[in-house]
Amino acid sequence: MRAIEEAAIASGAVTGLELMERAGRGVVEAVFEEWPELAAAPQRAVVLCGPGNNGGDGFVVARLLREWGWEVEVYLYGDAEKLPPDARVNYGRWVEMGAVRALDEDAPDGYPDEGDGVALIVDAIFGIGLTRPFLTLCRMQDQVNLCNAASRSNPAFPHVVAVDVPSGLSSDSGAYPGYEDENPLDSCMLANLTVTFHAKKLGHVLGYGPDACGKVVVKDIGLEGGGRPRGGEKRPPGGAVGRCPAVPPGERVTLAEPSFYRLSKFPGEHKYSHGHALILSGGPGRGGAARLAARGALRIGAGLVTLGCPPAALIENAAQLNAVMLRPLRDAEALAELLKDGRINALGLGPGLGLDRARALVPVALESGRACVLDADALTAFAEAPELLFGLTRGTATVLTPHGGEFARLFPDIAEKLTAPAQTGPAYCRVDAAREAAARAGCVVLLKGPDTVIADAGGRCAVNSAAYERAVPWLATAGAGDVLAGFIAGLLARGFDPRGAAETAAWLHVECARSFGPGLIAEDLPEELPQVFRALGL
Ligand SMILES: NC(=O)C1=CN([C@@H]2O[C@H](COP(=O)(O)OP(=O)(O)OC[C@H]3O[C@@H](n4cnc5c(N)ncnc54)[C@H](O)[C@@H]3O)[C@@H](O)[C@H]2O)[C@@H](O)CC1
Ligand SMILES: [K+]
Repeated sequence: MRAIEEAAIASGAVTGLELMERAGRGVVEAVFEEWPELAAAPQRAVVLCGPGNNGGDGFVVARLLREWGWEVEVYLYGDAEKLPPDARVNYGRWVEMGAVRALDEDAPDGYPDEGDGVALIVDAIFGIGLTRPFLTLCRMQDQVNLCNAASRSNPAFPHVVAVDVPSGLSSDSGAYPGYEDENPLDSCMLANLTVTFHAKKLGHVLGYGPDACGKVVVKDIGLEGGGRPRGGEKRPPGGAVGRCPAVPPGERVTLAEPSFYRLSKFPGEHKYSHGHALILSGGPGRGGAARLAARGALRIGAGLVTLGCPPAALIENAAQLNAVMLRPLRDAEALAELLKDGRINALGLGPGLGLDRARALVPVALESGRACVLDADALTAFAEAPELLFGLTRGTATVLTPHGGEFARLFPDIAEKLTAPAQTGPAYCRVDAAREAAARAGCVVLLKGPDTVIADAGGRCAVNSAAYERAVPWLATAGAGDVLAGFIAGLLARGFDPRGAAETAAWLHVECARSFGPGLIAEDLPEELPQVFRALGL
C-alpha cells in the first residue's frame, strides 16, 4: 500500500491529503450504505483517532459526519503535535469545529453503551502502521468489542466501523501481536464493518482477520490498478485484489481466481485434447480417497482418468468405477512401465496410497517429468526425510497440498515460526510460510485452510479465502481434501500450469461447497461442478 500510495503521490496525480479525504469520505459512504438508518437522520458518533494517518482518516470522518449534522465526540490517542503532516492538517480542520479529548484508559467517559445515544463508533486508532502490540487501552477495547457484539442483535448499541483494519490487528498477517495466552477476539476491538482502501490487505483474509473485521468493504481512492476488472474481463464473484504496477509480481499477493478461458472446452476438441490423469491408490478397503480424487479429476474436465491400484484392490475398484478407467499397478516398476504411455500427462498421488507404496511410487512419478500433485500419504511418507522429497520436486511441475499437520511434518521449522505468538506488527503469516516452503521445495505449495495460500518457488502467491460471503464451514468434512487433489490433477492434465491448477482448483472447491450448501459430503463436491460451471457461463 505504501509503495502504491507513494508512486501515486510522486507522479503528481494526487496528494496525500486528497487520498486521506477520499479515504474518510469512503468510510462515511460505506457506513451509510451498510446502515441506511444512519443516513436518514443525524445521530451521535464517537471517533477514536490514533497517532498516525489512520487517525487522520478519523478526523476527516468526524468532520464529514459533523457536516451531515451529527453530534461527534473525538478522542485522540497520542500527541497532536506529533501527528504526521496530513493527519495534522485534518486535526486542525476538526479543531475548528469541535473538541478533541485525550483517549486513555478512562475515556471515552462512561464508554459508549446502550441507551447513551451513540449510534456509531469509528475506530481510527491504527491502520497499516501498527508495529507493536496494542494492549494499553484494553478496558476501552473490551467495551467497544461488547458494543460491537451487542449491536448485532440490539439496535440500541452502537455499530463499530474500523478504518482500514480493526486497531490492534496486523494488516500484514491477521495476527494480533502481543496476545500470547488469551484469545484476542475475547478482548480486542472488533468491527461490524471494516472499510479499507484500494484493495483488501492480507490481514483481512488471514488469521483472525475475518473474525475481527465483521464485513470488509473496499473503497476506491483513485489509485492505479485498483480492484476494477480490466476491459471486458470476466471476474469471479467476490472480486479480486488489484494488479499493482508499483509492486513486483513476486511480492504481490492476489486473491485466487479461476482461469475461465482455460476451463472452457471448445468444439472440435476430443478427449485426448484434455489430457489423461493417473490417480494412484492403495490396497483393498482403502480405495475411497483415491476414487474421490479420480472422480474430481474427471468432473473438472480431464479427458481421461485412470485409477492405478494394487492388483488385490482391482475387484473392489471395478465394482465402484465406470467412467474412471482402472489399471492394476503392483509397484514402482509397473508404474514406470505404464508411464511409457506418453498420453498420461498428470499424476495424483497420496489419498489412501499408504506410506510404503508412496515411498516407492513418488520418486518414479516425479522423475517421469509429468505434472504431479502430492497429497496426504505422499507427503507424510517423507516426514523423516523431507530433503529427499525436495530433491525430487525442485524445478518440477509439482503441487504439494499439505494441511497444517502435513505442512508441519515437511517444514517443521517454518511451522514453528508460524505458530509462535506474534510480537511485532508484520507478524510471520501463512503467506510467508507458504512462500518459504515453496522456495525450499522448488515447486508450488498449497497450504490448506479456510485461508488457503498458494505459492510458487518464485514468490508468486494467491490466497483463496473462504471467509465472509465465501465462508463454507461445511467443507470441513472427510474426503474434501482428496477431491481437491483430484481437481488439481485434472487441471494439470488439461494443461494448466501448476500454480494456475492449484488456484483454480481451490477456488472451484469452495464454489462447489457454496453451491451445494449445508449437508455437503465429499462425494457431492465433484457432482456440484456442472452446476458451478453453468453458473460461470462456461
Ligand atoms: N497517504 C497515505 O499514506 C494514506 C494513508 N491512509 C491511512 O493511513 C494509515 C496508515 O498511516 P500510518 O502509516 O501513519 O500508520 P498508522 O496510522 O496505522 O499508525 C502509525 C503510528 O502508530 C504508531 N504505532 C504503531 N503501533 C503502535 C502501538 N502498538 N502503540 C502505539 N503506537 C503505535 C507508529 O509509531 C506511528 O506513529 C492507513 O491505514 C490508512 O488508514 C489513508 O488516509 C489513505 C492515504
Ligand atoms: K483502525
